[in-house]
Amino acid sequence: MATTLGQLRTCFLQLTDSNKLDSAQLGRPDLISTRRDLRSFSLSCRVKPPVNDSPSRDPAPASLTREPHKYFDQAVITVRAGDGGRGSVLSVPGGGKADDKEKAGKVWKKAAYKRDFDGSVILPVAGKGGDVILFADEGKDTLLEFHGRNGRYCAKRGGNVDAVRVLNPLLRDGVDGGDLRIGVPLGTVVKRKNGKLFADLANPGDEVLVARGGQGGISLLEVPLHRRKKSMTLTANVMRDESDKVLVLGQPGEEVSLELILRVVADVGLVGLPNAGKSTLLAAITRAKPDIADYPFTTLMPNLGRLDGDPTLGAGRYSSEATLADLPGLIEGAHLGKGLGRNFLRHLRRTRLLVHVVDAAAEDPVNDYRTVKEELRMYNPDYLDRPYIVVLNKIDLPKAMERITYLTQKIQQIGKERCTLGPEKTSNDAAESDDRDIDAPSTRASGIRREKEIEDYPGPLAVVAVSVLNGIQVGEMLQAIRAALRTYPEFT
Ligand SMILES: Nc1nc2c(ncn2[C@@H]2O[C@H](COP(=O)(O)OP(=O)(O)OP(=O)(O)O)[C@@H](O)[C@H]2O)c(=O)[nH]1
Repeated sequence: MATTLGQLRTCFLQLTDSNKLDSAQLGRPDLISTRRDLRSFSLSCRVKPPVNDSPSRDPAPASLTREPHKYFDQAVITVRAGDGGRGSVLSVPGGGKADDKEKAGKVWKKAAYKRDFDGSVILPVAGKGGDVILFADEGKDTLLEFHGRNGRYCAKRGGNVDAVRVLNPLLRDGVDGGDLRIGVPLGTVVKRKNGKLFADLANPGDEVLVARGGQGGISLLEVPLHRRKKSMTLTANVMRDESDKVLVLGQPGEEVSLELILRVVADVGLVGLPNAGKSTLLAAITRAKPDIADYPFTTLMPNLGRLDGDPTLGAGRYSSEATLADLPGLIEGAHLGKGLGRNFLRHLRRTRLLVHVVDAAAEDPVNDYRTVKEELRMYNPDYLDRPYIVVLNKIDLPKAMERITYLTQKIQQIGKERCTLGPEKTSNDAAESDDRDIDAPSTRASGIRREKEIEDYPGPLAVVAVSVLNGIQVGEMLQAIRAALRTYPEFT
């Protein structure tokens, strides 16, 4: 096992140098199969096919099972609402024969037809096609399932009016197609393919109708010309000419291509270099069970954990909770695609507090800290305005322990004092960040704010030295996190 992990480490160090996971590396079955084995549990849980709303079960593409981290938070799907069912062209009972006329007239008057308030007969209508609705489903955490079935979702069409072509009180309306409800993870942004925002499904219960089902066709009464006028007094749906037959056909359901983008919903984002101990921290203070191992890039996708309420707040607010997201490790050059890249940083968008996790036993922890801040700045300078605390981890190791005071001072010196009333923004900054799409690649770093150095942004709210593995000072760290969450109940 030791050699295997060593091999993995080598593989991923190569990966960081060559900017991306290239096919040659993926083609090394000795390394990749082992890696896949190690991840198999979480992957087999996450690549599950959708329930109910999945008529076809196409196998997931090979690239998806090999590199889920590239697909878990983005998907393009096409949804089609159901077509309306077909109405019917009906003739009058008795077929208009002279000797049956009287009989037919009686039938008209007495039969138990569905009637309008004015007594006119209502002819049956076909069923409406099903709408397609996307809803925020708390049980889902990735968009992986939307890659494995050609990305097409179709709602059912409405039912037709019975095939009997004669007006009859027993004729029924066609049944509606029934809506197709598709669950997406909380925090999914739904956009049209042209980029226009449809909805941001950030809260449990949020839903959006993305494609409307077609109306069902109506039924028409076909009567001979000489009886048409009289029939019109009995029902509004008398066919005037052949062109009216188009009304019998149901309308087509809408079809739309959608881009789904997941931005995880979390109050706190954990950031740091690979191996700093982010996943261990998450596991130490929440019930999350992320993969933890002594090699970089153990975390391929964000892990979420819930922080219990703060008991010091008293019973009324004890239940208040915060969600923590452990993001994959960043390395220098992540903004150029090195390591796993920096796309995960979009998941910080909704956080109100960042926790920088720094390995205090590493070669140069201060430089590691600066590297992560620099990558954040390159992705989106707004992230450096966000309130944050720094956790100096692994103080159980002698190398870390002996330089804690020095490291704390050094890190506190990086950054200005923060105004406690809220995030520091100039009016220009605020306008700028409101207008733009925060997920777009960073042209934002090339603006006015590029000239700002890391030192020009606010410093940490607290620097705490801990060993999350051994439970040293974890209580102090929790206090600092909770105090920060209280001071900054939201970040806009
Ligand atoms: N000695 C010591 N080791 C720790 C501590 N915290 C974490 N580790 C170890 O550091 C290694 C990496 O921990 P992870 O929690 O996987 O680190 P990570 O930052 O999530 O790593 P990535 O997933 O690569 O981003 C594991 O072997 C942990 O056991 C600590 O407080 N003390």
